[in-house]
Amino acid sequence: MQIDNDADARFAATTQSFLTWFQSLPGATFRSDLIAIEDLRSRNAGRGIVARTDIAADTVLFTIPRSSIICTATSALKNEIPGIFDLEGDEDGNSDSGGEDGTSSSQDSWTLLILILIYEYLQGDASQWKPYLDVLPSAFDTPMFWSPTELAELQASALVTKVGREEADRMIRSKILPVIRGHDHVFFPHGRQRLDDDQLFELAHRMGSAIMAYAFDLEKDDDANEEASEQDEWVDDREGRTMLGMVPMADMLNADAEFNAYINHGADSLTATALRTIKAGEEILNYYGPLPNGELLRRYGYVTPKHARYDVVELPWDLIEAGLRERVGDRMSPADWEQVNKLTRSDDDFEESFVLERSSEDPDSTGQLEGDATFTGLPDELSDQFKTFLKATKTVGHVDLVSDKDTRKVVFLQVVFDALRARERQYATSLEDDQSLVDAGQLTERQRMGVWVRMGEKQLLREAQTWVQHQMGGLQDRVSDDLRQDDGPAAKRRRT
Ligand SMILES: C[S@@+](CC[C@H](N)C(=O)[O-])C[C@H]1O[C@@H](n2cnc3c(N)ncnc32)[C@H](O)[C@@H]1O
Repeated sequence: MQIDNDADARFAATTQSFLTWFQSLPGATFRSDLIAIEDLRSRNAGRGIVARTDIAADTVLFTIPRSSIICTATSALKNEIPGIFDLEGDEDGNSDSGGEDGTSSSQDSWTLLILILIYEYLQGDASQWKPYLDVLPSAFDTPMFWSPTELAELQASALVTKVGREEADRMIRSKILPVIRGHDHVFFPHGRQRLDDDQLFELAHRMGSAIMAYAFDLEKDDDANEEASEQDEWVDDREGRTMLGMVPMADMLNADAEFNAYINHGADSLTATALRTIKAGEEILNYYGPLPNGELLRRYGYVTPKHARYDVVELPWDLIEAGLRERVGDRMSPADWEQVNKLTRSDDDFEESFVLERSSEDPDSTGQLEGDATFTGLPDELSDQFKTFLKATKTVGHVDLVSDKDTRKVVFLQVVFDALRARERQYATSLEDDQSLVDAGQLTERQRMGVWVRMGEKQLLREAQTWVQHQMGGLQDRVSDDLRQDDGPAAKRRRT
C-alpha cells in the first residue's frame, strides 16, 4: 500500500510539473478554471483532461504555441546532425532510396522523429521538453508488445498479420541504431552513460510507439489545411502524414468515436476548443477517426464500445472460391478449376480478400453520432470478382456454371453465406463462448481487448450472414430448381 501511495504521489507530481512547465511556455494557455488533468488509470486510460465545471460550446480550453512542438523544426538535433535532415524523398517526407547506413536519404519523417525523441530523452534535464517527456508512457499495450499467448487471443483476426514487430525491428536496426552509433557524442552528452544496443533498441521501440499513439500531423500550410478539411474534417490521415510532431497537452486528450473537442491547427499555435456544451465531470475527448477496434488497438493500445460500429472483418477470396467449388465443383475438371484459379489471380485487379464493414454516418459537427451502424451490403468488388471468376470458367472450362442473372445472384449469396460461416469457424471460440468469458470478468486487460476485437469481427460476420439470408429470402428453392435444370446442359458442355 505504501508503495502504491508513493507511486501515486510520483504520478501526481509528474503531472503537476508538466502542467507548470506547460503554463510557463510563452504563448501557452490552459483554462485551469475549467479543466484539469486527471489520473484515469483506474479505467486504464492513463492521464486525461476532465471538465471541472460546465463549459460552453466554442470555449478555447488550451493553446499550444507551435514553438513548443517537438519536430524537425524545433529540435536541436537538426543543428547537431544536419545531414540526416536532408530529405531526398518526395514531398511527403517519404524516401525510398533505402540506404541501410542510416544516412540522410534513408530517413523519413517517422524515423527522424524517433531520432529526435531519443536525442531529447537522452539530454535529460538539458532538454527543454524534459517535463513533457516525463509524462509520456514508458510501456504500451499495443499488440507490438504482446506475448505470443496474448496475441493468440486475437485468433483469426487479420490484425495478427498487421502487428508489424519484424518491420519495426528492421527499421530500428537499419535506420536508427546506425545514426546513434555514428554520432555517440551527440546522443550521449558528457556524463551520460552509454546505452548498449539492446537498451537503445528498446528505447527506439518506445519512442516509435509514442509517436504512433501521440504524434500529430502538422499541416504545412493553409492549402493543406483546406484540402484536409474538404476531404474529411475529422480524419487524421496517419499514413500519409507529412510533418510529424509531438504536441504537448494536445496529446493529453483521450479520444473516442463520440467526442466533444477538437484541435485547431493555427499558424502560430494549436488550440483545443469545446465542440458543444460539456458538463462538469465529463472527460474532454478528441477524435482519432472512424477506426475499427482492431486498428485502435494496433495504433493506440485500447478499444472502446463506441468504436465497435466501425469494426471490419476480412473475407478471403479463397473461401468464396471453395464455397463455389463445393456447390458446383463437379461441373468442371480439377485441372480446369486450377486453371481458372490461376487466370483469376493473374488479373491486376484481383483481390485476395474483401473488407466487410457496416454503413455508418459520420459524427456530426458537435462530435456526436446518430443512429446505429448497420450492415447494408457486400463490397461491389466482391461481386465483380465473382463475375470475373464465372467468366473464366466459361473461357477455360466451357461451362456456364450459372446460366441466368437471377440465379447467379442467388448462387453468389449462397456461396458468400457459406464463406461467412467458414470464416466464423476460423476463430477458435464462438461468439457465445467469448461473451461468457467477458461476463466471467477474469480476463487481464490485454486478454479483454483481444477478446473484444475478435468478438467485434464475429458479430459483424453474424450480421453479414443475416443480411445475406434476408437477401436470399424465399429464393432458395428457385435456385435449387435452376441448378437442377442447369445440370443437364452444363454437364454436357463439360470438357473431360
Ligand atoms: C494521445 S494519448 C492520450 C493521453 C494518455 N491517456 C496519457 O496518459 O498520456 C493516447 C493514449 O491514451 C490512451 N487513450 C486514449 N483514449 C482512450 C480511451 N478512450 N480509453 C482508454 N485509453 C485511451 C491510449 O493509451 C492511447 O494510446
